[in-house]
Amino acid sequence: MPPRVAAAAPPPRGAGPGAPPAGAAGDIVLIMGPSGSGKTTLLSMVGTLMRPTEGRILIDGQDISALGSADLARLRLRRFGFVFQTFNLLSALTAEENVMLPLLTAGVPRREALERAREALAPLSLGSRLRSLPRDLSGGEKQRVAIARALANDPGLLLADEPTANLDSRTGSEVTLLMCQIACRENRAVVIVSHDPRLRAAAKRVITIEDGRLTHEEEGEHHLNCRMHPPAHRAP
Ligand SMILES: Nc1ncnc2c1ncn2[C@@H]1O[C@H](COP(=O)(O)OP(=O)(O)OP(=O)(O)O)[C@@H](O)[C@H]1O
Repeated sequence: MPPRVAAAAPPPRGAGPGAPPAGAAGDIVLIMGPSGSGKTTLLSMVGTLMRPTEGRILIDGQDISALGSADLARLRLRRFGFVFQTFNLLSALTAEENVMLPLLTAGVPRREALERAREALAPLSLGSRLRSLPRDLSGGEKQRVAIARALANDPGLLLADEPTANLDSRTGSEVTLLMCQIACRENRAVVIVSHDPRLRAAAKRVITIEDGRLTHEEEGEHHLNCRMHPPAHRAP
């Protein structure tokens, strides 16, 4: 059985009991809402970067609010991948070194980390850009390096904050398809915060929040053609 990683967001103020799960393996949940509505805050709480003042975050049914900082850091490193609007690559490091970083932090030996970084970059069409610095990469290439870095530790849950916001429309569509493949083919849970309506095509569910409250929930369009390939069985 592939691992099921499900995160239940704390009910934003006023959302009522039993807030919906934020994501399950193989699905994309899209969180939309106007600027300042609390999307990034919610994503940061699901990713354990912030602690909720009320409500709970459940990962595989476990309430993580009781965990200490060291356990949360381990959880983040082993189970979560993060993708940001501004890519957040280290400018002095090459593409492969950026991807190696979380592996080295997790204690993977350098040689193996390099091998795994290259394996993560190759399928994202970055095999020829391994030694490039971020300044020599296009926006789409930078975002793909950031996605490879987020996936390097084989996380069950990918959290992405406006992953298409700094990209032109063609590159944004490529990243949308990539997100879809990461969920469907690699069987990961993906939670995306975005203003970008194109991401609806990849989402299983769309949650709208306003002023820190969940105001609407609907099925996503979920019609991108990423189910053509059978999902990979990831190691638990
Ligand atoms: N549930 C909440 N209750 C009270 N305040 C909140 C809540 N959620 C977020 N906030 C506050 O609202 C402000 C804006 O939140 P946030 O940056 O998460 O919004 P956003 O929707 O991601 O905005 P943008 O689209 O502009 O990035 C922050 O100061 C945050 O602390």
